[in-house]
Parts: sequence; structure tokens; C-alpha cells
Amino acid sequence: MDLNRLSKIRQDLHQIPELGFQEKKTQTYLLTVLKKLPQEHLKIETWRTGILVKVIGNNSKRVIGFRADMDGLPIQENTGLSYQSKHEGYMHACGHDFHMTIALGALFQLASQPIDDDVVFIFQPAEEGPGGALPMLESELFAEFRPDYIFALHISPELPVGIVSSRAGLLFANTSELFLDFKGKGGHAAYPHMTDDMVVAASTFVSQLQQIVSRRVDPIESAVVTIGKITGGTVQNVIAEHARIEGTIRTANASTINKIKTEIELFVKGFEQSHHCEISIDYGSNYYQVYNTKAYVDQFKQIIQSSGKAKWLEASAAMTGEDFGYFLRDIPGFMFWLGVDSAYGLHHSKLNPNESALEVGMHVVEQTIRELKFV
Ligand SMILES: CC(=O)N[C@@H](CCC[C@H](N)C(=O)O)C(=O)O
Repeated sequence: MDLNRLSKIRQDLHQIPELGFQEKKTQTYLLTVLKKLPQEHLKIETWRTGILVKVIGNNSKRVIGFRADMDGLPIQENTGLSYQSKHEGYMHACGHDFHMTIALGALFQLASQPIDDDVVFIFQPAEEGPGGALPMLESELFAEFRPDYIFALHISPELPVGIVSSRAGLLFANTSELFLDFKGKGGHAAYPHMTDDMVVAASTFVSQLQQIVSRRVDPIESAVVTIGKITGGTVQNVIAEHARIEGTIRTANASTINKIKTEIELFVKGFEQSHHCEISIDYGSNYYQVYNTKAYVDQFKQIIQSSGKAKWLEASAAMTGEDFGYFLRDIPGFMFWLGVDSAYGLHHSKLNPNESALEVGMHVVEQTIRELKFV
């Protein structure tokens, strides 16, 4: 598949970002493209809003898996591009339009010229939340497609086009969402002493919460608590009876996340007393770390270094989360970063990846499928 075709697919997908498990238009679009491919080697099944596609090998003994995530984010796009999102308030700001396009490109190449083994392309919903990987992995349908090794990519705006980057072991963090609802007595703006003011309570809580990372977690461990959203109150001259904060916890070690949760719960108990309020905690969805299998990363690095299509860069572990970690907990494999050179990063309303990276990604995925040996 050439760059023009890849670019057309990517721009079509870019215009229809949908949230996790709502990827209906995306699924329909992908199925339409898939139906145009030579069908004799393909087995296509849908799972919720996702799709599993097997390219049946010439003489199959094993199965190779490649996963692409499908969902967008609740972000208002601000790129000014001619193919900007048509879904007001939603954007492919994490590159999943790129991931799906690259998967389709590699699938097209493989369907035209299959290898001996079967290759499964996994179009997985809901990576940003609430998490599609774990329920898909546990589904009866997935058992029919289950690969013997699996890999995936994520775009990296910070890296130039042509760079491929990964590492053995930990690549992405353990994550847990964090939702806290504050309830207390509201009232007239002029009589604060007769209220409990949940806006003051929640904002105090947010700044003190950071001390859990700085004073309760061993500094040798890595941890992040980010609050990305705070809401509360109804109007400017009424003291709020409700506020809500929404965030995420990230740690390099799976056990540290439990330590942080215990500390948050202790802190909440004391805070409820001192601020005369009730706080409910919801941890939302939790993702297991992305931990790459060394034997596969070592081979992948060799393939990249001898490919002439891309350059290798040894990665550092990052605090990003990915439910692909659940696939890697069960099935050996790896994830890698693909350079797309954007001045604005992941989850930014101006993210604008360079489309020439689509071709690099497609070649790297196809070549890896053709050359990587099972270990
Ligand atoms: C690659 C990436 O950006 N992934 C997301 C995953 C989010 C999981 C969940 N909603 C959470 O916030 O914990 C990320 O924000 O790292």
C-alpha cells in the first residue's frame, strides 16, 4: 500500500474519533476497507466494537499477533487541518488513527502475499478507557485467534520520523484511574462559616495529594499522581456542596500502586474530619505495566538495525499507560515507539504527526512479521 492510500485511510479515520466501546463508525470503516482486500486468506470476526482478522498462512504452525487500538479522546481538536475531526469535542490525540492505518497497510501486504504462519491483526477498542484489552483477551472469540507472540506500536511525537525505539523489560507504567467525589454543606457566598465549601476542600486536597508521592513513596521508586480534571459548584455566589476530582496514578512497580492507594485512603479519612465532608473513592480502570520480552526485543532490534528503513534508539521506561500490558502479561512479545515528529505531544489538541511515518510503520510491522523468529 503506498503513502497516498495510507494517508487517505488515516485522514478518514482521523475525522471520526470515538470514545472507548463507542467505535461504531470506526469499526464500519475498517470493515469496509477489509472487504476490499483479497478474501481467500482472510478470516474476519467482530468483537464488540473491535475486529479480529486472521491472515491464514500457507503452512501454518504458529500464530503471530499485531494489535492496534481504536479509540479517540474527549479533546477539542485545534490543529486547523483540512481533515480535522468532524466529531465536536473528540480527537485522535493519541495516534490511534495512525496505529489502525499502519495495521491495515501491513495487513494488505500480508493478505496479498501470506507467510507460512497465520497472522492475527487485533483492532482493539477502548485503550484510553475503560480498557478493551483485558475483556478481549478473556473472550471466547480471542481463544480462536490467540497468537503465540504479539507486538504493537505507539507513535512518539518527540522522536523524528525513521526512529524506532524500545527496550527489554519495563516500557510503560502500571496505572489506575482515580475519581474522588466530595460532599458537604453548601450555602450563601457571604456565610462561609455556615458551610463546608467543597471547592475549597477539593482544591486543598489536590495540592496536599502530591505529598503522597513526595513523602510516602520511596524516592528510588517511580510514581506520578496527576489530577487532570476538577469540577464543582453551580454558580459564582453559591458555596459548593459538591466537587469532583479526576486523575490517574502511575508507578513503575505494581506493588507501589497499592501503597499509594492505601495512603490515599488514610489521607481521605483524616481529610473528611478536618474539612467536614464525605469523600467517595473510585479507582476506575487499572492497567498492568507493559513489560517487553527480552528475546523478542533483541531480535527486533537486529531487524531494525539491518533494515535500512529505520534507525534504532534504545528507549527509557515511561509513565504512559497501555492496556496492551495485559496481552504481554499472558503472551510473550513487545511494544515499540514509532517516531512521528510533532511539535505537540500526545493528548495535545494540536498533535500533528508527520504522515510519512505511516510508510515507515507499515514496513517495520510487515518486515517484523516476515522475519522475527518464535522463541
Ligand atoms: C498511551 C497513552 O497515552 N495511554 C493512556 C492510557 C490511560 C489509561 C487510563 N485512562 C488512565 O488514565 O489511567 C495514558 O494516559 O497513558
